Amino acid sequence: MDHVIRTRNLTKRFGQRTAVDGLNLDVPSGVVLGYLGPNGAGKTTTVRLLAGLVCPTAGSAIVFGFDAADRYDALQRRIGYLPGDFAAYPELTGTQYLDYFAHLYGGVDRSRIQLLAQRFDLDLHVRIRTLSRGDRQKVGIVQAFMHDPDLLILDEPTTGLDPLMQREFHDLVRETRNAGRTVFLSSHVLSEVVAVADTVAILRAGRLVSVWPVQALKATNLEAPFLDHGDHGGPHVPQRLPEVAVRRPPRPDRVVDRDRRTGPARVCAVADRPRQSGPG
Ligand SMILES: Nc1ncnc2c1ncn2[C@@H]1O[C@H](COP(=O)(O)OP(=O)(O)OP(=O)(O)O)[C@@H](O)[C@H]1O
Repeated sequence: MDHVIRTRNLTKRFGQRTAVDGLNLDVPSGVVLGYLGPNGAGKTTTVRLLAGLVCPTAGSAIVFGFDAADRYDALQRRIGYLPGDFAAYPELTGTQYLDYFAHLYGGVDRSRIQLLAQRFDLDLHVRIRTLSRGDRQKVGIVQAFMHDPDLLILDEPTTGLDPLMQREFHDLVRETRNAGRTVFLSSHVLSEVVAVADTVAILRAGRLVSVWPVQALKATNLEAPFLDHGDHGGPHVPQRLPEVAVRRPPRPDRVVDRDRRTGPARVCAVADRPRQSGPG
């Protein structure tokens, strides 16, 4: 099967804290993968590893056959990335900001930008600092989708959007998938993931708990939130459901352990990039 994303033993530590712990995950092309987990589970860190914005401590994230940490430049045009804390340049208008990124992408069809803006009822002629939080998020959404990338990596994409705009966004994700693109969407909201995803990967404390076809989740008729907000935190996995596609740890001979190869002080092509690059 053609996999857009392959992670092997993907691990990111910040000092003593392990944010992502030995992640083995394959995402085939043309699917929406919902990446579900409670606060602090490691979703944003995974997203940033996949986008090539941080360097793994161990293991690898392979995207379109390239190591995401080493080949950021090769992947940039093919990926649409929406960070969880999208912060655009406040003194620029939406048009100026998007033009800058269009230039980085090697050119973008302006009519597509206009269509996306209209769709989300977004005025691109005003300075970003004057926009509401939700409207700023829409600028981020347009930026992620405007170059029609093969892979969308979206971190909590509906943050700040009202219900109408959330629905519009979900429609856009479905259309994107139907056009053969792949979407990696992180969320802590079960209903959102169920609404748009084909497959749900559940993360807890940096570890992949399980991977489910969304139909299996729907079939359980789980009305209550899937995420358990109890003392032990983290998503509760209903054991009676069949677990699918959980990868076994890869065979040692098939994994390049970068830390073993280059030592703990591995230098990758990106020295943990800033959260948002842009003009200035
Ligand atoms: N730059 C950093 N330095 C130190 N610790 C970090 C850093 N980034 C993340 N962490 C830690 O890694 C863990 C995972 O954080 P991460 O932001 O990936 O989780 P998350 O699932 O996206 O959470 P949320 O839903 O709250 O955004 C947390 O314990 C967090 O404190």
